[in-house]
Amino acid sequence: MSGAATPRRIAVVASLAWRAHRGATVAAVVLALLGGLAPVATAWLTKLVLDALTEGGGTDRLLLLAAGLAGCGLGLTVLPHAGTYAQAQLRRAVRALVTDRLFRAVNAHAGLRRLESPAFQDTLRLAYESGHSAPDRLISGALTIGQSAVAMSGFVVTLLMVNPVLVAVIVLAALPAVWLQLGLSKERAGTMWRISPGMRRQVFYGELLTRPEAAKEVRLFGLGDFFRTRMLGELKATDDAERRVDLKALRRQGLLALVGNGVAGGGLVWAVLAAASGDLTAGDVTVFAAAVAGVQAALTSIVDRWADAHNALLMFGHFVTVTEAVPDLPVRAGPRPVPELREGIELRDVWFRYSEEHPWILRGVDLFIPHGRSVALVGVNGAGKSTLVKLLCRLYDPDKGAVTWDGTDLRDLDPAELRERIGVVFQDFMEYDLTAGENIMLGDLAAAGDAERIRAAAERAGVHEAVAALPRGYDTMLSRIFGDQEEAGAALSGGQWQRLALARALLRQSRDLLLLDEPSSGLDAEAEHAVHASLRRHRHGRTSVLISHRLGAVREADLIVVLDQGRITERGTHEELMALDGEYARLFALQASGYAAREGEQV
Ligand SMILES: Nc1ncnc2c1ncn2[C@@H]1O[C@H](COP(=O)(O)OP(=O)(O)OP(=O)(O)O)[C@@H](O)[C@H]1O
Repeated sequence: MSGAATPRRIAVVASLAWRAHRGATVAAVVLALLGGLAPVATAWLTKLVLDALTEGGGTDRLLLLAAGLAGCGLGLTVLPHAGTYAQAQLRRAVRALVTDRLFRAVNAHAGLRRLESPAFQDTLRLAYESGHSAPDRLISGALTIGQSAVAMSGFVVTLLMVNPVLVAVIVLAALPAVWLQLGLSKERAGTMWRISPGMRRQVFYGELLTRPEAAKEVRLFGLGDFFRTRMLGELKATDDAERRVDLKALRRQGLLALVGNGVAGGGLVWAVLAAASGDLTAGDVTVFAAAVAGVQAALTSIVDRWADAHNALLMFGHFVTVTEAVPDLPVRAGPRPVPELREGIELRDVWFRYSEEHPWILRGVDLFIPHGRSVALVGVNGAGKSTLVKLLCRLYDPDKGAVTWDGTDLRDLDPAELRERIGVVFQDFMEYDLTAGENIMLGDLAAAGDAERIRAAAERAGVHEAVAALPRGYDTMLSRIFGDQEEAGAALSGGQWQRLALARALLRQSRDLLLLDEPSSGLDAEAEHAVHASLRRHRHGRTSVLISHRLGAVREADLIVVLDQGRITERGTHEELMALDGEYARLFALQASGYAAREGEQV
């Protein structure tokens, strides 16, 4: 952590606490200070009582002192509870604010690159953890340090009056502790970063072992023990790394305790000898012993909390990194409004790869998708079809070339506005653990509560009957894990889920561009036929891009494009491509012969 980073991070944390809950912040500070003063006052009052008893002070004075002591006792009992409540209140408020800021920051990344980076995932995990814990650790650390400092000042004044040399010895003996503990806190932060991937993998294996979606394969292939062993292996690796730092801490703390006890023991011997020779009173020895213990306890607490706060600040750096990261898809200042599509969308010499370490996925693609026309993309697995669709949504920017919307580079448009104009079914569509109605409504949040619109979309996607037959119709929870506690959620078949995803896209009926990436791959023949008939009606006169391996479904497209290893190798209508007798004709003939062979078998 650079020198400049520390004060900045402290300022961020302080402002977080202040914004989250001013009342709780003030209460926590005041209660901590009072909590610091109470033991000092107790020690002083004890000395005064003992002195008054030995010197024979008046009863009134003794009563007053005793009442003061009782008050301090009450304070010592009540203040920690009140302080704990105020700090918990503050912690909750800060947690809400931190969660809000963190996920706002994550949502501000309009593309996918950041979320697909393992380093960003590690940063995010630590940001989430440290965002929740660091402000609390820092605030409670600062308060404890303040409290200990107040207590220590009182004891130091007492000690100075009895033995100034010993004050210097105690303070000097504490200095190496500061250095050692700060080193340790850096090591802890480094360890946390190194074990972060292992921690994420543990969560991953844990989910594999508990998510119903994974349970089928896990049970069938007998993978339970395999993943459990892997999880424990990861756990052991992270535990070993933590244990190494803990061991180092133990050794250092043992050494420091030895030095501290040596100093305290020496001081006590001196005080007893001084009392024996009449230089100190019995009260002096008591308060001296209490002061030595008090200063040492306060110093240890200050050093420990300082190191912990230092570590919290280091970890909090991850939160700052996430919340201050520049958006992964730069949106130009004052982006242009996205107008209704009039001419078409064009890819001009588009080159794209997922990162510099990855191979080129799209290699100089030139394609015009005319307004109001249907374009079909075909090609073997891995040809780059889904990637092209993701570029049309501007989930990534091309590395070279441009994608334009009526001639305007997508980079000049606001991604959120652009996506408002697009309806899409991704190949790996989402199955939300929400109700059936909500699963469709998510396609257009404005449709919330509009049962008619939701039903119409479901009908177009051919899933209305299946949803209506569920126990609570559109209000049925589609989840195995978030159902009502009395009544488990319902389950849909793979094809029904796919149609629900299609309904989500079709809810955006009036959008300019419809992207369908394998929208019927999981449907039975009849359903596929019905869905494509419905889609043909829906796509008629609209701009759409359809990806399908079932070439029968794409033959009516206005333009069919064959993608091969990131390049367009053929383009034309079905008839033109068949006449060309190239890859499309070969694949089409292959599929047709498959059907013919099956028909033959049946005969
Ligand atoms: N997020 C990603 N990060 C890295 N590589 C990726 C990513 N997504 C896809 N790829 C790679 O890009 C290549 C093209 O993938 P893409 O999904 O675009 O192919 P596709 O033509 O849609 O294939 P399919 O017919 O199997 O769906 C593949 O080699 C794949 O491994």
